Amino acid sequence: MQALVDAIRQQGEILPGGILKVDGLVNHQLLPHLTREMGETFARHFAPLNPSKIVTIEVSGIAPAIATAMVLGVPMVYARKKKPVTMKEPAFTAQSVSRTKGGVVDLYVSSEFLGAGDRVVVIDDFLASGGTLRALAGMIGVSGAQLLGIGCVVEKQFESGREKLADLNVPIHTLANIVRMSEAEGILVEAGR
Ligand SMILES: O=P(O)(O)OC[C@H]1O[C@H](OP(=O)(O)OP(=O)(O)O)[C@H](O)[C@@H]1O
Ligand SMILES: O=c1[nH]c(=O)c2nc[nH]c2[nH]1
Repeated sequence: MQALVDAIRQQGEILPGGILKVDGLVNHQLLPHLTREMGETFARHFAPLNPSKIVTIEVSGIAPAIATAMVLGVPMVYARKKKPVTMKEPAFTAQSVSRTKGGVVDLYVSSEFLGAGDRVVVIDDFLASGGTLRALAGMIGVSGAQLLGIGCVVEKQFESGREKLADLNVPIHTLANIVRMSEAEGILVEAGR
């Protein structure tokens, strides 16, 4: 997605620990035209799989996920990181590591909104180590839903998440790919894959 690649080139910043800051377009401020195009692009890519539901993780996955769900006309469910009193049991749960806040986070999705018969495409903001998507894929598997594919706005190729998720045997589509980044070289970003 060329507009996203251009925006990352303009606004992306390298932070310690291999973190790419794109708060101006993905993780804090959202740009409606860019978010809409993300949704349209994911929807075009995954529509042939005929998903019945989009699943993501709060908080930064929500915007691209709802943009995709709106084009496809299907519900969007987001895993919560703290279980609210409103959540109906049983809930599926797993743990992942937050890359931007540190520490282990719990993920919860109620069986009220995910289960056998659901055909799921997962949309998230970042594919880095793949740990978070692995945790979510595990919950989807336990629920009895079928995972059809994974879409991420930004892939950090140098963290090899795509390879680590290969055993899930689902297509992974990303919109921008950070091949590598360093203070010396800057951010080498190309179209997603
Ligand atoms: O592939 P991984 O190494 O697991 O990294 C990707 C995950 O890291 C971020 O979550 P984080 O908890 O940092 O942030 P958020 O609250 O902005 O969604 C991001 O939203 C992905 O879910
Ligand atoms: O804002 C972010 N920048 C990153 O580099 C990253 N990696 C995983 N999750 C991330 N979130």
